[in-house]
Amino acid sequence: MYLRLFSRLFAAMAGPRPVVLTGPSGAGKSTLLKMLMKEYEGVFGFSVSHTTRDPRPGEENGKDYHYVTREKMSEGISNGDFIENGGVLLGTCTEQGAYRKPCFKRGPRRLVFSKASVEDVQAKNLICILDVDIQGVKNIKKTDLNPIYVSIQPPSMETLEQRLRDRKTETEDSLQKRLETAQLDMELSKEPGIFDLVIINDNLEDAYGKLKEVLLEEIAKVQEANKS
Ligand SMILES: Nc1ncnc2c1ncn2[C@@H]1O[C@H](COP(=O)(O)OP(=O)(O)OP(=O)(O)O)[C@@H](O)[C@H]1O
Repeated sequence: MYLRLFSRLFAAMAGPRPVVLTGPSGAGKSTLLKMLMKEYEGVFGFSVSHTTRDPRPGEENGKDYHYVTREKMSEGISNGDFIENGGVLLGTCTEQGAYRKPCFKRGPRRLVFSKASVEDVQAKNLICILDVDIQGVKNIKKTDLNPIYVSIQPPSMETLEQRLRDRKTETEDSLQKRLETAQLDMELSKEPGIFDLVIINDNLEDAYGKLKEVLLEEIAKVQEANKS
């Protein structure tokens, strides 16, 4: 009993639970996130990812990314300090309050974030959003971060294709790749026990309502802590 009490107390001290958001490209993750961040300003944050590429002009170490060598990254991964996000569908990580879309055009590359960078966001009393692919979800499951797992799914492959076409961000080739990955993602999302919530994003307002509902307890915690 004491153990449970202590672990609850510890969880409360660690800050709000992070949120893992996943789903096929074009399912509506960014759209829903933007709605959340607009309604709840100063409640959500993003961890800063690690990358092995060099900083681009204007980028800042520790703000845009943590720039590390390949050796350091491999070492961090084997030590279990870093959590790898999987394939092409890279997550987004940028400074608190901002939301930058994943950059698919740069192609597949290794992107990791550290447990510590998620805990930094929690320590600021912000709900850390982890926008990751299904491999990222599996890797996070191996940690003790205890996030809320949400999968955003399109109503059908046809709708997904139409939305991606309408978004006008894809070449025919990249569109086909996204659709292939989406098929797999949609199958995996049906596996029981992976997600706390699977949202079928048909009607946007309904989908947003469901997302808000699952996060309300954490949002309330952040708002409460901000008052005191
Ligand atoms: N419920 C909805 N009804 C109609 N259109 C939608 C809905 N949700 C999102 N969209 C549109 O679908 C397109 C894809 O959405 P969005 O960019 O949010 O997807 P995403 O999951 O973030 O994709 P990616 O992982 O590639 O960034 C956007 O043009 C968005 O406006």
